[in-house]
Formats: sequence, structure tokens, C-alpha cells
Amino acid sequence: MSKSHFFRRFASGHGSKSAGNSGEHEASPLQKLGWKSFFQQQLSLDELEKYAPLRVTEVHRSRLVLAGEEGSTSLSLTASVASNMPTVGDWLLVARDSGHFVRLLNRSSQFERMAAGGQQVQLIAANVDSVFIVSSLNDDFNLSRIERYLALARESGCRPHLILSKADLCEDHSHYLQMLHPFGEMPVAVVNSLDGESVMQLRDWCLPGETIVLLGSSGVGKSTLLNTLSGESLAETGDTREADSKGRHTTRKRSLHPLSWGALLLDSPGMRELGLVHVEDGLVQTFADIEALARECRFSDCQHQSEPGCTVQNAIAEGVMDQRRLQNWQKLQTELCRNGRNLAQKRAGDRALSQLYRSVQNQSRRRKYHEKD
Ligand SMILES: Nc1nc2c(ncn2[C@@H]2O[C@H](COP(=O)(O)OP(=O)(O)OP(=O)(O)O)[C@@H](O)[C@H]2O)c(=O)[nH]1
Ligand SMILES: [Zn+2]
Repeated sequence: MSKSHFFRRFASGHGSKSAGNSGEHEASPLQKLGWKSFFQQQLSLDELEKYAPLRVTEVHRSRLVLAGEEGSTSLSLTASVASNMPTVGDWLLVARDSGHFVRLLNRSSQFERMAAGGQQVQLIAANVDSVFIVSSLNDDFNLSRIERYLALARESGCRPHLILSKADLCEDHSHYLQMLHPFGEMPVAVVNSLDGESVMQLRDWCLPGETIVLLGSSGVGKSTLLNTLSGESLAETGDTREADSKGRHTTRKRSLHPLSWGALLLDSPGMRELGLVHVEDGLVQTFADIEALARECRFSDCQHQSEPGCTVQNAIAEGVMDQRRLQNWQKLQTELCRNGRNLAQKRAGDRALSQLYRSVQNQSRRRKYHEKD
């Protein structure tokens, strides 16, 4: 394995300490990569001797880039590796002697979305501890989009944080901050991502050995934030279009980067469409206030439109609930149902197709057998 730039950042041992019972001790190279007891428990002592745990830092078309205690290496995406659908942040075991792939370790968390086209699920990241939802303080600021990302974050069990970027271009932050009251206790930071001092406030959220995923639409400044946080030019950044504040999709691949503070930051391309799938619990948590009101409606199948005794509509009339929030809750529920149904239909279609294929093969075998007679 070649000692890569990635590994040297860890091996040089800047700053990352993990607290032990009797004071602090230097984290091991694996801990600096995010290795935790959750993963260690999945290996026997014998396996730990024979196999090296490696973390996926990049996924390419035909290979994975991995980082481990001895440095960085790459692994071909053979059929056996690809069938595990590895994604950035995953841990896998590789035989120390042959370099062969052994298995993928169970994930502590995973992020997935409905791929464009609405037919299959796409994994975004695995083994993430916290999520930085990035939204810029301009025309891109969109509460419904933040709720979408929040549902995803809460489903995965990761801690969500909201970063409002481009503070230097916005005269009135308070106007935006006031709109965040339905999100309750979520930590919020207002930053100028180009300014090292301004991003220092995020330091307490970047804990040693923890993996953070950056989510946000194109052009909000995810790569800029990564570069400023790391103090290096790790990711390419791009201009936003002036007319609508939208980005140009500069980041093309997902990759995991170590920060000098010991955390690992996962930059992902701004997705045009973050289709939600399998986030039912996350949605309930994100809209807990409406869920609680809806339970009090007179009719158990209330659509919260104009039914008498609808507590949700009453709350809207009293000004304590936002019509937009109700509409987004309903929209995301519909989207979850539709995506779940599409996936189930696709699975049923695939099963029917493979049954048809097997029966054609059997018929052809039978025909050959009779021809021999
Ligand atoms: N003034 C100012 N400009 C910023 C800030 N953050 C990002 N930018 C600029 O916004 C543009 C887009 O930033 P990127 O970091 O490329 O955005 P991104 O979210 O990574 O975009 P994708 O890679 O397309 O997903 C660049 O020109 C940055 O210099 C900020 O806080 N203040
Ligand atoms: Zn109702």
C-alpha cells in the first residue's frame, strides 16, 4: 500500500485526541479514520489478525479508494465487491496477505435516496455521525428543502446541524433565523465559508473520529466550507449563477476528507433531486408538531383540509402553524408512498422476469433432453 496524502494527514498526528478514562490519549490511525467499537465488535480476534479494516474514501466506476492503518490503497470493483454496494464511509475487511476482499461490515448508519428516474435506491453515504445541512442566505434558502434533508438525517439517527452560509452577502440574518422556529433545538450557525475565523464556530461540531456529511444544493458552498475547515484546497469550488443563486454542480463525486481537528468530512455533489425513500420515522420526527396536532383531529382519517374539528387547520387559523409546513408534510408523505410503491412494483417485476427466465431455461433443457432420446 502506498502512503498517500490521505494517510499522511493522519499519520502526522495533528491534534486529534480521544478521551480515555485516565486522561487523554492519542487516537490510533484507525480511530482517526472513524473506527469505533461498533465495528470492532463485528470481528473475532483471529479475524483482526488476518484481515485489515479499510474505510471507503471514494467510489469510482471500476474501483474503490480505501484508507487504513497502513495507508491508502485501491480495490477493484469486482462482482463480489460490487454486490455489497459499497459506498463512501463504509468499512470493509481485506485479507492482509492477499489483499482480497473479505466482507463489508454492518453500517452504523446509512443515507440513501431515490435515484433520478424513481426506479432504484442510491446509497449516498454510510457510517455517518452528524449531518451539516448547508443552505445559503439568499434565494436558495428554502425551508421545505431543509425539512427534506432533516427527514433524511433524522431517519439515519445522525445529529443534524444547520449551517447558513454566505452570511457576508446577506444584510438581515435575523429574518432567516426567525423562520427556523419550527425546527426547535437544532444547532444553527451563520457563517461566511470563505472566512477561516467565521467557520471556527463549527469546530465544536467536528468531534475527533466522527464522520460528518455535508448536504445542500449545488452552489451553497459545501466545497468552500470543506476547504476552509481543512485549511487546504481539497475540493474544487465553482461560481453560482447570479440570476438565481444556483450552483453549477462543481463537485462530481463523493469523497471523505480528514480535518485537522480529527473529524472526517464527506463532501457530496449538490443533488438536483433528493428523492426520499424509507424515511418514515425521520418524517414523523421532523414534523412531530403536526403529527401531535393531527392525532387530536375529530376524524381519524382527517385530511386536514376543511373538516370540522381539524386541529391542524385550527392551528393554522390561529397563526401557530404554517400552511407551507402542512403542505410540505403532505407532499413528502405522498412522495414516500409513491417511491415505496414504485420500488415494490419494480421488485415484483424483477421477480416475475427471473421466474419467466428460469421457466424458459427449463423448457429449453427439457427440449434438449427429449431431442437426445
Ligand atoms: N461570499 C461568499 N461566497 C461563498 C460562500 N460560500 C461559498 N461561496 C462561493 O459560492 C460559490 C459556490 O461554492 P461551492 O463551494 O463550489 O458550492 P458547492 O455547494 O460545493 O456546489 P456543488 O459542488 O455544485 O454542489 C463559489 O464561488 C464560492 O466561492 C460564502 O460564505 N460567502
Ligand atoms: Zn385534521
